[in-house]
Amino acid sequence: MDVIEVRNLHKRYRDHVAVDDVSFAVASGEIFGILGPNGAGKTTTVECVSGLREPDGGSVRVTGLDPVTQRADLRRVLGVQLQSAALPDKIKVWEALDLYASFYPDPADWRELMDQVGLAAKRDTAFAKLSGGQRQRLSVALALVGRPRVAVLDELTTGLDPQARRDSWELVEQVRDTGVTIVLVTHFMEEAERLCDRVALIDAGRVVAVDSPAGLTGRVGGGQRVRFRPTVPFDDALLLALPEVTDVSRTGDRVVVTGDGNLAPAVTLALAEKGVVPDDLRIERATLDDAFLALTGRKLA
Ligand SMILES: Nc1ncnc2c1ncn2[C@@H]1O[C@H](COP(=O)(O)OP(=O)(O)OP(=O)(O)O)[C@@H](O)[C@H]1O
Repeated sequence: MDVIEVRNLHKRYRDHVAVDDVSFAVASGEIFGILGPNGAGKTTTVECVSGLREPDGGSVRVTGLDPVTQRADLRRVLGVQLQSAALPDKIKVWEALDLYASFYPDPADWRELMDQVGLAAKRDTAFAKLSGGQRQRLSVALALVGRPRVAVLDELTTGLDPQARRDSWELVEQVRDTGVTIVLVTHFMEEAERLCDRVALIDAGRVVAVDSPAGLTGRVGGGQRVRFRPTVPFDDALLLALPEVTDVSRTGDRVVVTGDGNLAPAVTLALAEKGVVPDDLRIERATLDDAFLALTGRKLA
């Protein structure tokens, strides 16, 4: 069942088109990523989904609700953590949670949420004294305090160090395991690869592709590369004859073989038959960045 349906969304700021034509559907229980470079229109898209901006064209439904005309109902099913959400400097962690809980008729137990996001020890700490990661975790807790069915998390891990980022990823997975559908806006391909069941690649206000991370990287021709140093010389034709291989190139004493399918086993077997040992063998797979480049001609970062 789809909990979010976005059809031909269009949004302008004066004469600047931020979202040109965006369509996607998010299924119940999935982590759905919206991935694209800066300025692609990701935030504007989720702001329209969250009822914070009114689309100029197209339609948005969240659990069947129109975010513009049914905003009050939407607040009961959708929680949102926005980029750089600011709280008053002096508000304590528990006070912020208690305040947000008071906005909802049937809020979650904020003490449990505070534990879940790992902020119990920071209960009495003022917002201004929290680290970047702690602020992000507080904002996730605030997005969840109304027991939403859908949580929108925008650039959750931007500005965090690698450890805090990994902790946030675990938190997102825990939230999904409680049955919440998650829309995750990001411009980090590792984050999308690691967390998302499906990803919409967005560029210049348009959806380039929607698929699983593996499905997206699988669209890149020659999606795998095998690099090695051969112990004895061999003829490229040996590998080019394999159905898995699309290209063989050499830089210095290294050979780079590009291809698909069971590339590495096919290459090593063919080499072994000729008595060639592939020293220092490395296998590289296409990333979402490669997929974005193949689909748009531009890099993500
Ligand atoms: N309030 C606004 N007024 C005018 N232009 C805006 C406004 N908000 C965003 N834009 C412009 O609309 C385009 C899309 O912005 P948006 O924030 O949706 O992109 P994004 O993909 O989320 O980028 P980022 O990752 O940098 O936030 C950008 O060109 C941006 O400069």
